[in-house]
Amino acid sequence: MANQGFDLPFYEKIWFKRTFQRVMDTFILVLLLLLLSYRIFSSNNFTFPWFLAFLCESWFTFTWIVILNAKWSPAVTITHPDRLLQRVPELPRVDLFVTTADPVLEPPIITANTVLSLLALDYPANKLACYVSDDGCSPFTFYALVEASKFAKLWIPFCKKYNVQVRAPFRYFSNVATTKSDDSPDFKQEWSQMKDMYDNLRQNIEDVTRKQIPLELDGEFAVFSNTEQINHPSIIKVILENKDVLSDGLPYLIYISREKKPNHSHNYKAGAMNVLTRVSGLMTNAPFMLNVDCDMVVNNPKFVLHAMCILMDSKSGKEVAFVQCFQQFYDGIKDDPFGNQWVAAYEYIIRGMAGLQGPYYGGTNTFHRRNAIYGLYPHEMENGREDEKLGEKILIQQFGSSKEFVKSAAVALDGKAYLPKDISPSNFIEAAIQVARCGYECGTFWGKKIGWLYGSISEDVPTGLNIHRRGWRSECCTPDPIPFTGCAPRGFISTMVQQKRWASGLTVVFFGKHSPVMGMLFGKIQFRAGLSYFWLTNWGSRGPFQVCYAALPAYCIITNTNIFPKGPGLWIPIALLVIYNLHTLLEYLRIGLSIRYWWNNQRMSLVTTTTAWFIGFLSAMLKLSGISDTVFEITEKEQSTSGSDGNNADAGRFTFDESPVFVVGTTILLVHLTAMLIKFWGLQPTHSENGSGLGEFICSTYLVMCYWPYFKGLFGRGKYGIPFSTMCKSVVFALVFVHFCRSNAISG
Ligand SMILES: O=c1ccn([C@@H]2O[C@H](COP(=O)(O)OP(=O)(O)O[C@H]3O[C@H](CO)[C@@H](O)[C@H](O)[C@H]3O)[C@@H](O)[C@H]2O)c(=O)[nH]1
Ligand SMILES: [Mn+2]
Repeated sequence: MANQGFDLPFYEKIWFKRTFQRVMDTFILVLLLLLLSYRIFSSNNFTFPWFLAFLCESWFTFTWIVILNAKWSPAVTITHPDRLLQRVPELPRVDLFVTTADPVLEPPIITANTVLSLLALDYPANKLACYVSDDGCSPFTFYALVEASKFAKLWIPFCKKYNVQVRAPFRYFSNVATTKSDDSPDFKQEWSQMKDMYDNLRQNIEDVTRKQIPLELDGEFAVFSNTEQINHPSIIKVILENKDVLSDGLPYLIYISREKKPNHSHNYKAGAMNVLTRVSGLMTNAPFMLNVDCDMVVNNPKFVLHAMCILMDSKSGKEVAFVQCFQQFYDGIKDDPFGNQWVAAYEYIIRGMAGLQGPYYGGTNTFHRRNAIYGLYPHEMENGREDEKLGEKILIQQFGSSKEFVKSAAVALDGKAYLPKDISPSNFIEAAIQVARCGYECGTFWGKKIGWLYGSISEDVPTGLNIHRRGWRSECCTPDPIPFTGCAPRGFISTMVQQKRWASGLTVVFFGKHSPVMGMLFGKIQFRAGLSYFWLTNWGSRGPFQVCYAALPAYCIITNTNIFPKGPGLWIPIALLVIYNLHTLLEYLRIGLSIRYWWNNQRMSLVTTTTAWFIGFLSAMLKLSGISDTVFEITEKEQSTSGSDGNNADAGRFTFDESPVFVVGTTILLVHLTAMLIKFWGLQPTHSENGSGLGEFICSTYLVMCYWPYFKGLFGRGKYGIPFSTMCKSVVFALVFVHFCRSNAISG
């Protein structure tokens, strides 16, 4: 018996079939192809709008093939930490990375909570080191971390003693707001002590952050005087040290603010990740690195063991470069009004990718193999590095001029590990300051071939694709309870900012050398996997097609022409609309989401594509043509005060500002409203045949329904209303469009 267990794998991957879904997906594809062939064969209708519709529908069909392929063969991974613990005598080290960039948009108390939840992981503490990168160079963030580290000394023992599941105090105390009568007196007492201490900590951090208590910049804080966010030397501070190498002590905690100079491009998060990689390489050089955004708190303190099951598995684990945990959110607004909780996408698309070469890298909640990030190929894991003989000189060329770092990189590339006694972060501060300089990467491979890649503001996607391109796989890790929960944007504006950034970054990837096509043609991305990654990289390019397709029915109504067939042919698009909606509705209901949830997501997917993704696409075009650069606009993170309070009356209401995103949306709405009015007042030009019909009318109505929040925005007040300047711009655009239609109608 004992022997039997010996060769059982640490994890299994199980593929499953969703037959009904496959049938429906295929049926929709058939309808799309029917529509396309109808367009080709009804040549009497060859007009420009007809052709444009054909073009858009071809694109939608391609997108549908991408989706169908991605969903076709989903898989789940099942991990067995018990087997791992039985057979691995020495668990590997893990370096934990947290990035934060702005003390206003990302309140230090949130970062402190994330860090506390990481420090309290159920994993030997002497194997963990937590590195926080602060691109805001904020003494407040540093203060919050120092205070949190004091609190950690009591909080972590408390969590471990009572086996607390959620170890971010603000989540814990909002879930467990009071003790129960059957709790032990010891627990009750310690619980209230902890609560008081946490309330104190929060109050302190908030007072300092809001400048109600001035923060003296002396002592430890002196380095922050005379610094500006974009102009300061590297600051590296070891906040917690585990000098006695105790497995039940505290992990290392290290604060890093990399050097910034005004004229030096710092490459946003990707740049921060590379500094974290180098500094941690010097100090602890763990073979695995976990990266999280500052608002992702641990929800399952045992998840490191689960992820290690995959990465340490002696067979299939060796080809896995990274393990991705799903992003799920706490205190999500009911029924996902802004479509930013991604529940259905994870369930269907990402699980589907997991059945192929693996999920894409989502930027957060990910375990990386350090040597894969350093550019190793999977076959080199067994056979050793190919350029090993070339030695130090080559490494310096690739990794930069720090001798210490190059040494550590060689250790990592050869799959060796530092011995615990060799670890003493404080001895490496000087070397760390050097590798955190902004000139350090000049002429090296950082950001180009190794580390996090530069050039796109969705740095995660090219970085992941570059790893897949070298033949690595990736896996999802979904133990129960899920490893992390994060904070989804709580407003419409911040959702649009995020979507715009993604679309623009993804479009840059799509047209660049890290696109899935290039990986398929010149690298080792498998065909179906590559096709599935289009689902993501094409987000931006869906924008212009959708906008075009949204403009067409309005054009047709205004000019009294048509793009949809009449008579029996009309049944094809109608069947498509009905079946597509029913099918997606069933998909939502099956995973326990409501009808309202489905409709909100459906509506937002149309609104987002035609506005945020469209603008993101345009900004990517400007960047690609060298006219202007794109910037990483940080998503605002709010700490909803307590559990259900987050769902107050205002949560989920649409707000607007002067962003061009809302100009596009308002214009589309105004154009359709005008078209409808023209139809009702009988102002359409009269033709004997081929006028606009039911198809165009349904389309227009559907669009207005999707844009209903905008319609309310036309009459809303304050932030709930569309700003006057946006309204003016939209009216001008709409008038130009209508004028264009009318003049076309007359000349035609
Ligand atoms: O110059 C910068 C800008 C951002 N960040 C950090 O990057 C993370 C992500 O930024 P956020 O504004 O939260 O973006 P989201 O849209 O919420 O993030 C998603 O999308 C990003 C790519 O667009 C990925 O990097 C993230 O991991 C992914 O969660 C945060 O921790 C920031 O502090 C930096 O460290 N430096
Ligand atoms: Mn975020």
